[in-house]
Amino acid sequence: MIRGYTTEQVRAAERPLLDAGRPLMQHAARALAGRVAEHLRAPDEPSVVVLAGSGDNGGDGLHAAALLRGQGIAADAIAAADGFHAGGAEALREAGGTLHDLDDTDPEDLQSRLAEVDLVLDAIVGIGGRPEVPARLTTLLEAVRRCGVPVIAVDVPSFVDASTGQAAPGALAARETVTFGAVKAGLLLPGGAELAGHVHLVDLGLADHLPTEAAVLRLDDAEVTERWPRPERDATKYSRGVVAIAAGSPRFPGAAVLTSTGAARSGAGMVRVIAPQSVLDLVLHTRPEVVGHPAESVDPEAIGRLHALVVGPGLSGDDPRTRAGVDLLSTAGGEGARGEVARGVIDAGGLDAIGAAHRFSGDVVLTPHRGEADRLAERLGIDRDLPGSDLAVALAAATGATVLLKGAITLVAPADGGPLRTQDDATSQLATAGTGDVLAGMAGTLLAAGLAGPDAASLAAILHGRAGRLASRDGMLPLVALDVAEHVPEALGTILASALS
Ligand SMILES: NC(=O)C1=CN([C@@H]2O[C@H](COP(=O)(O)OP(=O)(O)OC[C@H]3O[C@@H](n4cnc5c(N)ncnc54)[C@H](O)[C@@H]3O)[C@@H](O)[C@H]2O)[C@@H](O)CC1
Ligand SMILES: Nc1ncnc2c1ncn2[C@@H]1O[C@H](COP(=O)(O)OP(=O)(O)O)[C@@H](O)[C@H]1O
Ligand SMILES: [K+]
Repeated sequence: MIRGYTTEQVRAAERPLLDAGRPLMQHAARALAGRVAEHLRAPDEPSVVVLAGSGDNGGDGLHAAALLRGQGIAADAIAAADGFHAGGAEALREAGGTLHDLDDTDPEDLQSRLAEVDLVLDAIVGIGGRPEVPARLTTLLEAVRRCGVPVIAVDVPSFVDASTGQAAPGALAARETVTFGAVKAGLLLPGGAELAGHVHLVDLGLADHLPTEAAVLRLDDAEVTERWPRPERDATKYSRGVVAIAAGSPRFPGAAVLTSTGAARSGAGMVRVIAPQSVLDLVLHTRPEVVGHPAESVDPEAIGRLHALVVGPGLSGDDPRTRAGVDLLSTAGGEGARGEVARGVIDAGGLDAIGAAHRFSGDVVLTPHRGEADRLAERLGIDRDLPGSDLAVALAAATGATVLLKGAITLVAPADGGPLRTQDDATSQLATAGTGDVLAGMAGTLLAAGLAGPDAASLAAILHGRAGRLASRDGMLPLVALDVAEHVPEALGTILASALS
């Protein structure tokens, strides 16, 4: 599990250490220099340029540059602010380095200097930074981008809000972010996460001073290994969990195949599909293990035992199955709301059937992409222009459900106000029709097995992303939605095997 903390939480945790006179900056700079030296192992005469701001982030960069010079690495700096960190600048000068003034540097000289260096250290602003690039720095940042030199971000990529991830247009993308004391929440959230590259955490001894509850969480292999359901020795298909799927229509029959395959491949004890006979014929042709229930004559008794219901893929918002399914999952509101099935997934057309009167439990997972989330927000009177992380949290609070907001980074907002989860396991090859249906089926199986809403949503997102990566050879090759479902067992096997070795 990776825990992400806000700027406020990090500053509060640093305070007692600073008050006790702990030299945190020296410690940070030493670790940073060490990490930079590792990146520079190959070149003969390595050289580094530090873009140094006026605050402590600049101080970290300048001190690291001084230490690098001590190791025979040509490190110099450009003052990317009106002032500079006095202690850092002095250390660099004493080590024989130069702090260039940006205003005195000819743009062409700058470009040719940057073209010669092996690495740029982005130490303009850290956790004190606002997400806007000052006009006088745009040429500098553009020049760095143009010459393609790798960037290491110091603490956070400059001009990214370390708490929210909000990033200024024009902020530099890093190959790696060397972050101090604690992972900043903004490095795990959309915006910051795309710019941070690999996040390398430097331990500054803050652990005892950080709050017990982080702002955001990222679950990883350890949580998958611990929480992914495995059948007991005396398991039956019923004890593993029966997932019922109301999906697929004459217009979108394939959605039922994709959802049921996602569910079956994730280890459901039984998958039931409720759909028109023509859709069932297609499903049973590809997935003979599915138990079909014709929607034309659906009899609740005949459906028998079910532990979770997935409603919506390939359905319109006003399909009778959609309305009945959403009402069944709702504990309040909706016509005939019975709340008999307290767990399940509402996806696609199902989301369009949710109104202000509906209320769900946290074991109901809503799985909107951004467009669906915006429409739902509008109906519930929530500002649709909120950043994704705030929107997911607001939707969870308004509906009582767990909200899984799909995208390049998938966010999972628990309804109880617990930390937002942010999963970054996917590949953009997943941006293809039908992959969301597979995800809905996967989450349905995990709910049917008894996982709580937030865990079912997070684990489904992780495995969906990993299966997509396997199916596309780490994003190199195109995939189709069914490939994702078919690769779930192998993706899970890889995670479990590495945990056991
Ligand atoms: N506080 C601590 O204990 C430690 C802090 N460290 C470093 O200190 C950093 C925080 O330092 P500071 O608090 O001095 O803040 P920063 O160095 O992040 O930024 C400070 C300055 O940048 C200016 N600024 C902010 N946004 C700007 C923008 N968009 N355009 C132009 N100027 C902008 C601010 O007005 C301020 O003067 C951390 O990120 C980390 O790198 C480390 O040395 C480790 C220990
Ligand atoms: N650029 C991207 N990078 C990583 N994953 C993505 C990207 N775009 C989409 N995805 C993932 O692909 C899936 C798409 O789901 P969705 O939009 O519901 O598609 P559909 O409705 O066609 O099934 C989601 O799991 C989403 O997180
Ligand atoms: K920085």
